[in-house]
Amino acid sequence: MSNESTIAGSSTKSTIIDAVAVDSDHDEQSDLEIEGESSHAPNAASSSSVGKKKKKKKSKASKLLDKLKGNGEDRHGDEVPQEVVDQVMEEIRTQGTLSPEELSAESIRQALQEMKILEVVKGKAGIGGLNPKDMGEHKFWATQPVPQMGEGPPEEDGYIEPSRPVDQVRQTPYGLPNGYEWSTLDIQDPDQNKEVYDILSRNYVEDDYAAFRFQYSAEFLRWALTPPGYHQEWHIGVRMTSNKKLIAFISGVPMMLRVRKNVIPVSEINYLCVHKKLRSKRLAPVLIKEVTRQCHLKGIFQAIYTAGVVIPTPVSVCRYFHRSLNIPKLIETKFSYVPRNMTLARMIRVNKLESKTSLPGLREMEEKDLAHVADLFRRYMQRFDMAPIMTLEEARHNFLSGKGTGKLGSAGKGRRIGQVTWSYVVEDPETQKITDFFSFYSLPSTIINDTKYGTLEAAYLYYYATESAFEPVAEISGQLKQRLTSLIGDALIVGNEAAFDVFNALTLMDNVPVLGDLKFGVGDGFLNFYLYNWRTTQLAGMNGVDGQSPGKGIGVVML
Ligand SMILES: CCCCCCCCCCCCCC(=O)SCCNC(=O)CCNC(=O)[C@H](O)C(C)(C)COP(=O)(O)OP(=O)(O)OC[C@H]1O[C@@H](n2cnc3c(N)ncnc32)[C@H](O)[C@@H]1OP(=O)(O)O
Repeated sequence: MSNESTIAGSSTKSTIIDAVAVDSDHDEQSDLEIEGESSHAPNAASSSSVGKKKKKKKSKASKLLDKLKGNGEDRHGDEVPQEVVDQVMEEIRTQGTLSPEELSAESIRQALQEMKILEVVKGKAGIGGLNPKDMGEHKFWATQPVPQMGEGPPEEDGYIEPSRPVDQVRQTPYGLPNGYEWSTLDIQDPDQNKEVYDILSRNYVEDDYAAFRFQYSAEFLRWALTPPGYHQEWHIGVRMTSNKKLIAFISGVPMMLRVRKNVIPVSEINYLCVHKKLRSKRLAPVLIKEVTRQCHLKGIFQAIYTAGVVIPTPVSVCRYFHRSLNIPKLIETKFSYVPRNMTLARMIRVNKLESKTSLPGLREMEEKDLAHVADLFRRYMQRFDMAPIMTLEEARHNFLSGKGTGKLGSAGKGRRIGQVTWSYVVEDPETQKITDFFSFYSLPSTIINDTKYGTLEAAYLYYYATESAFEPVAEISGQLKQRLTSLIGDALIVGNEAAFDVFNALTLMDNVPVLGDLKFGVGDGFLNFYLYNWRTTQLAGMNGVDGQSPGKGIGVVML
């Protein structure tokens, strides 16, 4: 990772680094080479001077291209930045490989953008030699019960390896290198919660340009990791034995998932994180194996997870879209750019939202709405090939428990103290029936190296549903799209009133048809969806599959 300097910035941060450094300086390589393979394999191409020269050029170009690869839940920018285009042009000009007509900024920009998309769509299958990591090189994932790349669609859906009785599951934890130990985290305990918050806020997912890093709040982590029936054993940390510093984490929570016709109990795996100073030492596979073992011990043999990286093998890929709310801040922090044919003033005008919501009867969801919302949600989610099945308790947890405390506004405009989720219903003013609901959650990002603003306040569209979907010909008549545009449009207004800077959504559920009308812009981040130990054919995400509309396959929103 490129911004170690950021970590070293504050004194609390450097405490951790020093601790890691002290231990790892001693014999970092042998201590942490867990799968017995070297992460510093000698490069045969560097043996001749010609080779060296070529390699230098190639690595500079590929460094630039690396910047463009879908390697994270990056959330900014509609297009390839000018600076990257300029550098690539300069590189190509030096090499003299393109004619002057081919060497226009626009054609390069387009090519780079397409390459990036293609890479994700084709699963890093190796386009133009840019993506050399093929299946043979996935040393860990090649050993796991996941569909391997290049495998055709399965004849029928089902597990890859059968479940085992608990007494046949390995009973002892996987081995860690000397100096490190396993630790089960109690996320309800404020001190341990803070430890998880600290490691993630300093080391978790960053965008491709190391400009933004997810900053899940302590309240968010407590909410996300404690759904009904959660297992503390699935909240797994690795500590340094010497000073007990938490240096890695992975978590799972139980959920019931429908994949096409099958309903399977799965674990939802998230927040895999290894301290920046301990990367590329094969610690991640050990964490994954240990959480798998813990899931097996509870009789769970399937899992769902998402990642920005492409590994064997995505069941779908979605793309991020962003609706700008606080334009001046988004421009100043370089989250967005003023397009060439725009001015800042015009951009602000074009994106201005009403201050009042549009749907009559829209109000915050309350406990009394729970049964109606859960029922509407259950029926609505049948529209998608893969969706969660929620009990009433789970719906209560997901839609009501993240409301925060105090009055609305007690933590600033439109927010309560510790508020993580916003859930709204539409109560028909005549029939008093709940006809629609929407929810979104707060997930800020640290703006790395920013002195003025600490965080970018982002809202993410969560679950929603509308009775309009059940009207005859709702979809063909455009009635559903119209209703969803009003509903999600109102979510934007609520989000804007709660002082979010940007509202994000993925190309899943019924989002795709409404994103354009609501002025969401395409982002440069992709999210790959994965199933562990389950085969099914591709699900429609960013693209349609088998004549299905984009989005329709995925009805799961991962936190
Ligand atoms: C039945 C129950 C089953 C439960 C388990 C289901 C599976 C759950 C799977 C986990 C779902 C997580 C969902 C999320 O949380 S996605 C978010 C992941 N976190 C981050 O991106 C935060 C910043 N990055 C880091 O902390 C590290 O780079 C991580 C920890 C990601 C890798 O650490 P490091 O960089 O030091 O690498 P290594 O040397 O230890 O290990 C290299 C191996 O790890 C494979 N790798 C790298 N990144 C990921 C990734 N995001 N998912 C799966 N595998 C990943 C990689 O392909 C290689 O294997 P192979 O290519 O050689 O084969």
